[in-house]
Amino acid sequence: MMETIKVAVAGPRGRMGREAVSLVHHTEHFQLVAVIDRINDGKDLADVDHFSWIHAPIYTDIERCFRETKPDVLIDLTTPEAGKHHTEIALRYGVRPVVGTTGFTPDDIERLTKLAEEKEIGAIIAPNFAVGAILMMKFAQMAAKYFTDVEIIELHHDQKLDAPSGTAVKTAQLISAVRPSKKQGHPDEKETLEGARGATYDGIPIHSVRLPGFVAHQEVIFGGNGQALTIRHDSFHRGSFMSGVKLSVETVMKLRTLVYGLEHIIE
Ligand SMILES: NC(=O)c1ccc[n+]([C@@H]2O[C@H](COP(=O)([O-])OP(=O)(O)OC[C@H]3O[C@@H](n4cnc5c(N)ncnc54)[C@H](O)[C@@H]3O)[C@@H](O)[C@H]2O)c1
Ligand SMILES: O=C(O)C1=N[C@H](C(=O)O)CCC1
Repeated sequence: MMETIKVAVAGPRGRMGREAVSLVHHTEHFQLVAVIDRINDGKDLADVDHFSWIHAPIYTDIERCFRETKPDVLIDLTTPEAGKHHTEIALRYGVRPVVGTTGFTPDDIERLTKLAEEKEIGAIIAPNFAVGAILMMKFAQMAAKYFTDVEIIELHHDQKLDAPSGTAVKTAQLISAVRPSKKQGHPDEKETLEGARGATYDGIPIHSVRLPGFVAHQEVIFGGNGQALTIRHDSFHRGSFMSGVKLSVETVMKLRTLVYGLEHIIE
């Protein structure tokens, strides 16, 4: 029998948080010991809309939550500011963070990696939990060895706070690790409308689309001599992320360092 993993979820009323609460509740070897929210301190989750059948104490103070409920793992699905704060507190309290929240900078990742190392505790920061998105990123990295010119178009719902998406940044990082830095396009090109060529990461243009009706989508487009290769992934609903969240909670229990990106876990 698998040992029970005690889990706290931060951001339980959010689009992803609701799915994660349900996942933890329905997974036999997971136990939902608490949720961390901005409101409803001291209430039972079952008294909050959407959760009539799931019981867990609600805390607005993360440190009190950790002291009183002693979770093994924190799943964070909040905002960039809250996510960074929660991750740091979790590491300091010996609670393993599984972070889906995006908007972390390379400096944030470096600082948290050092803290995890210092505390000798596992942590996972995953810009995307969907297995198809991980494959898209891996395929893009493979393709970048053969096609050095590439642009990324990411498309998300219009309630998303951060741009570019964490997935787009991660994809650009994976590509830039295997191709020499270069400036793409014409050396003399000029934007007649600012932003027309998108943001750039190590010379790779990233374009962000925000529209109602979308969930999470990305195209990585490579151009070569007389040919193009497009690698596309679509998440049509947030259930697509949950097998990655489950795997991350199980895996983080065995880690002693911070892992940034599920591509290091899904071999
Ligand atoms: N890694 C992935 O696969 C993946 C997939 C989808 C979304 N995301 C990311 O997850 C995050 C959440 O996305 P969402 O669509 O669920 O957003 P959302 O706005 O629906 O939910 C965020 C929730 O966090 C809560 N929150 C904000 N500050 C808080 C705090 N200090 N303490 C506790 N709760 C707090 C908000 O009240 C809200 O309910 C975003 O950063 C998004 O980019 C990641
Ligand atoms: O809905 C979001 O917000 C998503 N954010 C992640 C990102 O920024 O890459 C992953 C997909 C959904």
